[in-house]
Amino acid sequence: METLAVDHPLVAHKLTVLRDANTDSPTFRRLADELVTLLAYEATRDVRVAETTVRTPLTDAKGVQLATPKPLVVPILRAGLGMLDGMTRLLPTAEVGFLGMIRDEGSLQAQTYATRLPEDLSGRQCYVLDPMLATGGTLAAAVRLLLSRGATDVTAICLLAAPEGLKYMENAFADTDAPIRVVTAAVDSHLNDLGFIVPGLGDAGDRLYGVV
Ligand SMILES: O=P(O)(O)OC[C@H]1O[C@H](OP(=O)(O)OP(=O)(O)O)[C@H](O)[C@@H]1O
Ligand SMILES: O=c1cc[nH]c(=O)[nH]1
Ligand SMILES: [Mg+2]
Repeated sequence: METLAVDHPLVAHKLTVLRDANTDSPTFRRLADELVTLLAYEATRDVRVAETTVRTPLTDAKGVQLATPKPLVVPILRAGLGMLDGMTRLLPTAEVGFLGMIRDEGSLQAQTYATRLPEDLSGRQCYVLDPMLATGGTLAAAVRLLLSRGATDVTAICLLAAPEGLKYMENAFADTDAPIRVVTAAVDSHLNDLGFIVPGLGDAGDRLYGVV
């Protein structure tokens, strides 16, 4: 598994405001959206394209277009939904599948409560959206499901990752041939006793949508 922590002053600036406990939900949503677009630029570096030719006002010009089958973007509900618009702004022709997952705050085990994905992902590149990679249980379960349906490679875009979660992902997919990548705005210090990322930004879902 490969991890890329995107080193860019605009990414760092937006992340700093997201971390601030005084940032309200509307601002948090807007910044998360902007941040995803910046991360998506790096995350899609290996997106498959096919050669094409277009006619300019002067002559023919060689270029590329997204190859088929189209990439699949998969936000993990609820918090990952806050990243969808920022991603599809960059990849407007991608298809979108949905995974609803919730981590039990006691056991820290992830449970899947909704799955709306193509049955057959053969040949598909998948982009998973989830702001927080904490223990890694949620993302590992999501990646396993996509690979089991035939995805050729999976790139996760996370706003923040914990070292513990990255290690968990590395171990979980050590024997997997398919490329797995995590692209994040930062790798934080550690997880606290409740499984929250430190310094982190708190509960991403609650900060986006309120406490439920
Ligand atoms: O790496 P893990 O330890 O598995 O934790 C990370 C998960 O926790 C959060 O979701 P949460 O369960 O809070 O659901 P929500 O999006 O509905 O708030 C987050 O968005 C990830 O999906
Ligand atoms: O820090 C964390 C860990 C899991 N989920 C969150 O939303 N935040
Ligand atoms: Mg949550």
